[in-house]
Amino acid sequence: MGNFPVITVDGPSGSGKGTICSLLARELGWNLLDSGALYRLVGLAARHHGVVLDDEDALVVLAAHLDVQFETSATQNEVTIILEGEEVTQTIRTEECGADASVIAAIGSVREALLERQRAFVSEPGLIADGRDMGTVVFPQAPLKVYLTASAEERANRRYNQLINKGVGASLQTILADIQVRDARDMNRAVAPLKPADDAITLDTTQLSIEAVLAAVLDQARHKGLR
Ligand SMILES: Nc1ncnc2c1ncn2[C@@H]1O[C@H](COP(=O)(O)OP(=O)(O)OP(=O)(O)O)[C@@H](O)[C@H]1O
Ligand SMILES: Nc1ccn([C@H]2C[C@H](O)[C@@H](COP(=O)(O)O)O2)c(=O)n1
Repeated sequence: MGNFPVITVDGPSGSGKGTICSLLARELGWNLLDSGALYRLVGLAARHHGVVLDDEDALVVLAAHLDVQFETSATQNEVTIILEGEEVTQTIRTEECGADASVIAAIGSVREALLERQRAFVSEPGLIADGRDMGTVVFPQAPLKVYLTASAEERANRRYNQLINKGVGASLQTILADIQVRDARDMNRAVAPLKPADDAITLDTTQLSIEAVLAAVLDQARHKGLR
């Protein structure tokens, strides 16, 4: 691991991690790791190769040899994801891919296979790491650890609005039920369960705007001498 600072941002689905991490990366001029994308990509690769989600050995092989490129635009505003030569940036964002990722992520050997790949994202001048176990497992030495949360109802509303804005039909009730299933799986698995690191600062974003969350995290970064 390079000797550059890492800010970890963990939390449940829809708590705003991706939004805040990309704003933080832009504001600080740091690199970005979207670790959830890696689990989503293993799921998509499994579908492409006809691997079922309980075939642990085959999933580990896919995770260890994942042929993926993250191409960042010059302005760092957009990341294009290429899996085995195919652009999959939007494909991996479906609820189906998220659910597959959550199932795969409960397998310890798959997590192990992705560990060094995640740590290799650390580079100058620093890394913003978005996920579920960034502060607890992948970057336990990070100088700033943030845990974002929000009520399941608020997170479901956010996801619903996101889908409606994309022109995708959605049911709020189904989204809320999916979020609750995903929370339970991510928080209760035996390996690297979703939880705040002991030294994380927790922000409940239920009633906070994106701007307020960003300002609070930047304030913590300043406090730690990271900007
Ligand atoms: N504080 C906030 N207030 C209102 N809406 C928000 C807030 N934070 C994020 N959002 C919106 O909620 C939606 C989900 O946010 P985002 O994708 O960042 O969550 P996430 O934690 O990364 O979810 P996942 O883990 O499933 O990828 C987005 O449409 C985003 O604009
Ligand atoms: N560090 C991580 C990142 C993600 N996961 C799992 C759990 C999530 O439900 C799923 C998809 O993540 P998202 O893209 O929605 O952030 O991947 C994990 O276990 N550990």
